[in-house]
Amino acid sequence: MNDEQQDSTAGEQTGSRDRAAGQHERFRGEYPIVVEGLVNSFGEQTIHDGLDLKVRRGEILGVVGGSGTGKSVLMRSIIGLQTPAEGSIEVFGRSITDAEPDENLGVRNRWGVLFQGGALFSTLTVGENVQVPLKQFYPDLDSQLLEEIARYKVMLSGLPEEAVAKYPNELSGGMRKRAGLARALSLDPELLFLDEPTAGLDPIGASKFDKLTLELKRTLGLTVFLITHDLDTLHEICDRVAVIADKKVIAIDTVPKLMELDHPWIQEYFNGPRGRAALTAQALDELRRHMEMPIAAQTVKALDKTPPKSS
Ligand SMILES: Nc1ncnc2c1ncn2[C@@H]1O[C@H](COP(=O)(O)OP(=O)(O)OP(=O)(O)O)[C@@H](O)[C@H]1O
Repeated sequence: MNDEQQDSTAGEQTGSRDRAAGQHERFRGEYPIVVEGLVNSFGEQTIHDGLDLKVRRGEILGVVGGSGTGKSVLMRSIIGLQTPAEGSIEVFGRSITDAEPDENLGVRNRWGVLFQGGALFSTLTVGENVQVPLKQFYPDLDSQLLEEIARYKVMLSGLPEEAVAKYPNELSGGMRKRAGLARALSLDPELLFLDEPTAGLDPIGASKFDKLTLELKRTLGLTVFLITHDLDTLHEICDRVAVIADKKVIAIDTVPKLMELDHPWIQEYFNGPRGRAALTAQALDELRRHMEMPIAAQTVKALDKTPPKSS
């Protein structure tokens, strides 16, 4: 079993303790994730030192930072797979950091996680992989219903129905990501964690995955915590982006606002050649969308944006 599968199993094992959580109301507060004063260290190495972060309900929050700045460690801390040295983390208003490891918090079945490599079990079919969390949280579901839910989640993730019976090694990299997404969606989560979902995909596959993420956010009302290095993803689908540097979240804002900041890493990242290329590509996309529209529709759209006159 590789590290990611261990992570996945650990999450599921921890999650199984929430089995009795049963029904719950959807979170109605403003911030489903609140991190305050987070400190994480490994031996002498301090990864986070007083990191604060609030994720808004219904947003896609991109999380960026140089390699090794602790993006994945932050995600692992939020989902309870990494115990911080200091600080507090609340998810859906429940403290993750104060909880005993085996405490039933009633929140662990309300998020889904797509780990970097997908973390699929290679000896299980895609459908069986999707059923793993379902069986752990809802052990009384009969097998026909389990199969039906799994098939639905697989198709929701943009895979053909036949993929249900396939093994991970029979799928392309892009399809494996979608299978991992299907499993992350298995419990109808309110919160979705995606760790570099487009890494290793070709630009077309990456763009399709981005569109799917956006569509899922809109149709299922998800909040998405998305770790990425992909500038196109940041420009195309993220409502806000949190930048990790110097062991903290140094800025959190929309991409255009971040680009105005004069922090050297932010400038190099967003205004370097790759950042500018991503921006140009996005502007062209937008232009193409307008070019395809009849002029009248364009005018209506422009007028729609005009703020109403106060009476
Ligand atoms: N279990 C662990 N034991 C020791 N060190 C660890 C452990 N997990 C992570 N680290 C270290 O913490 C640092 C941050 O790792 P993390 O994986 O969070 O980085 P990242 O920002 O996600 O990087 P990347 O963009 O390259 O994926 C790295 O130096 C890593 O080696």
